[in-house]
Amino acid sequence: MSMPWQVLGGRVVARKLFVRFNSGSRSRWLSRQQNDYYTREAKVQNLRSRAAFKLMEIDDKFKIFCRNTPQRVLDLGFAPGAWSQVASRRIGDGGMVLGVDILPCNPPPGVSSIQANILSRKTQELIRLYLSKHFRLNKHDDIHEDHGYLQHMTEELSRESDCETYREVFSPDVVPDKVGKYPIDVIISDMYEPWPQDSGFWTNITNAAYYRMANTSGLAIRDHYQSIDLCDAALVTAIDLLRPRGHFVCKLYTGKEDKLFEKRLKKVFRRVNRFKPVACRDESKEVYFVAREKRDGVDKLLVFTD
Ligand SMILES: C[S@@+](CC[C@H](N)C(=O)[O-])C[C@H]1O[C@@H](n2cnc3c(N)ncnc32)[C@H](O)[C@@H]1O
Repeated sequence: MSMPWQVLGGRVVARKLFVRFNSGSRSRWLSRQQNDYYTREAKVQNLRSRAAFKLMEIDDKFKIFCRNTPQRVLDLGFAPGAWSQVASRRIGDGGMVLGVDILPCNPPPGVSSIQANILSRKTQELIRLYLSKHFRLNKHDDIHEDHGYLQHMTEELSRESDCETYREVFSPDVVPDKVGKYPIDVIISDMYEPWPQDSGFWTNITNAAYYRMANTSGLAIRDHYQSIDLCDAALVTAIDLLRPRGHFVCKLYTGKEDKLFEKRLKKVFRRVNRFKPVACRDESKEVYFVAREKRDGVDKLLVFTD
């Protein structure tokens, strides 16, 4: 018998709050995808999803990426990988793209990835560790061997009780400071909570990030607050890892707290714009914040104090 509640992200939530991604909504979604201009164009251009066109529009307008200077780009919530593809095509040859996603997903060629939860404080350290190991590498180098090592470490670190491993992996000797305090030039975040998996385990759908990536609950208020949490986590990552004068792009499902989030962004960046790319669906509540030129000496505590 179906229970009137379910556990999601450690919280018990009333089941009736969910519009489940059942076969009806899935077939509507599939038919909409098949008739969509950007979806077809994504296939033609060998891009992993139509989301690629949103980032292209953002970059065409705000010039986030730079071909002349090698950039390090961090793509938060990269799966299935269309934004990473765009970033990888638009940065200089010496640059690199590192994707982070909570779901398992093979990154596109030339992109590196970490499977981790951005809401965990360990993820930032994992990113630093990755960068320190690949300090001299660029996107054309072979990184598969180390990628396996990193996956292994992710598993190790996800065991909260394993403090010894944590200390050992992140002791200062292991993570030399050669990458500098602020190793990233651009952070892009298109994160939204993946659909909770409660069926389809036999179809290997756990790896099908494409099906689980962008299915909002249909409840604007719930989508908004989930989205604000992820945007704040992305902003904290930007405060900690993005270099001064670096750029930040972040998707938000709009709602009551938009203005507060924008205010926080303005404390961290000199120029902040709100932008809805043409490639967004009309009915979608999503909007993109494009924040440029990170300020020097940002104090995290002040940013999050109203
Ligand atoms: C809309 S999809 C991103 C699409 C991607 N930009 C592209 O172009 O292919 C949102 C992604 O955010 C990821 N995500 C959501 N919450 C996350 C978290 N806490 N940590 C890391 N990734 C997360 C999801 O797993 C999902 O793959």
